[in-house]
Amino acid sequence: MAKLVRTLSQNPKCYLLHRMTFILLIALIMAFFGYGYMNPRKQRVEIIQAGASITIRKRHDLQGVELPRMVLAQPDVLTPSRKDVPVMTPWLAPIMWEGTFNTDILNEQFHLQNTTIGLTVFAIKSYLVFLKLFLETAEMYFMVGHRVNYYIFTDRPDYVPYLHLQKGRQIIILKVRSYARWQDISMHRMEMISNFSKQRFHQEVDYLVCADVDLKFSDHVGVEILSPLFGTLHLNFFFLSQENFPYERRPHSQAHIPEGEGDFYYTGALFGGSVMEVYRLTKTCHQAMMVDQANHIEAVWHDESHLNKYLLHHKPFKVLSPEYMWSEWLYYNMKNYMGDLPSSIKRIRVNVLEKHKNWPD
Ligand SMILES: CC(=O)N[C@H]1[C@@H](OP(=O)(O)OP(=O)(O)OC[C@H]2O[C@@H](n3ccc(=O)[nH]c3=O)[C@H](O)[C@@H]2O)O[C@H](CO)[C@H](O)[C@@H]1O
Ligand SMILES: [Mn+2]
Repeated sequence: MAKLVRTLSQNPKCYLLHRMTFILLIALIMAFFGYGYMNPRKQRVEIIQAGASITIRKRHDLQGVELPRMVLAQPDVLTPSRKDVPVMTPWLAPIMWEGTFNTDILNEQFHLQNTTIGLTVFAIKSYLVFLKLFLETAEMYFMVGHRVNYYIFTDRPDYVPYLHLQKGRQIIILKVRSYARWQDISMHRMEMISNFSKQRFHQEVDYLVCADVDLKFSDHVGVEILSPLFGTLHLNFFFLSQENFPYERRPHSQAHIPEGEGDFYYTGALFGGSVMEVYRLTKTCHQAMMVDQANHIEAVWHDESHLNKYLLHHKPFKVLSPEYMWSEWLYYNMKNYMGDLPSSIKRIRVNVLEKHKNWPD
């Protein structure tokens, strides 16, 4: 027998047969163990799952997702998560403060929905200088582990810095026109976001986060902020009462909020929601600004005044605390007037950068 095997292996033809059998055997083993990777049915399942999650996305709820087993600390029914700050608005929207949410649960829920987030930012004229730090820090802290499209609106696409992005994230540069006055640049963001929401954002992302560019991310900003519509408390006014808010008070402006009315003063530097809600918000604000322009009036804080009017009449589903738009330099410079960092601010997640410009009277 041994002799026969030796003879066969010495015979070139038999040797070839032997090799082929061996290769076939290896291929069979690979096919068996690699079944999960090669099986077309598995790929098909993934496609179906992606399709299903698109349907869930459109509904913007979490009922369609089933969480895996997670061992978590039990929520305490008798002790509030924060005793020093309200964590809920009167219309039952959560106010997002550190200590009020569990990132692991939220990440899991939004992963299961295959959520894609669009971050819109305008870098027009000299404001391009802010873009590199904005993007670099967003890569470190903004929606880490999730799919992100950065939509960069600029008049000078060639000056957009090149960045190596994490997996699942991309930069999309949108060339837009510039305006002579910074106020017009700021206000026309509403028009451009609404136009692009209708044209393409609704096909590409589930949520939009709209931010100023003159800021840096300095700590975790994740899916906890996402909801159909959200606004952010302005750091200068969150501790003040309504009569101190710089709302537009002139009745002939579309942004007008009468004395004695108002919930919060929201910053124009960070808001967002589902593409549909952001479309409604930006379109309404843009149209209101066009009416104001025709009536020769400009709201005191431009787009921010119109945003505040909109959010008064369309209550946000979540309100972000000033952790999400803080200014270390302002607090440093105003220390004598404002005292130390308020104890309610436990984490500074986004920091407004110092800049010099002529403020309106
Ligand atoms: C922190 C905060 O509350 N910011 C608001 C505030 O002042 P800000 O001083 O923060 O406004 P700003 O100068 O940052 O302008 C708003 C944004 O417009 C863009 N931009 C502006 C000018 C320019 O030449 N190029 C350019 O790209 C850029 O993305 C910038 O971040 O008031 C503005 C309107 O009055 C907006 O409501 C801002 O969101
Ligand atoms: Mn700004």
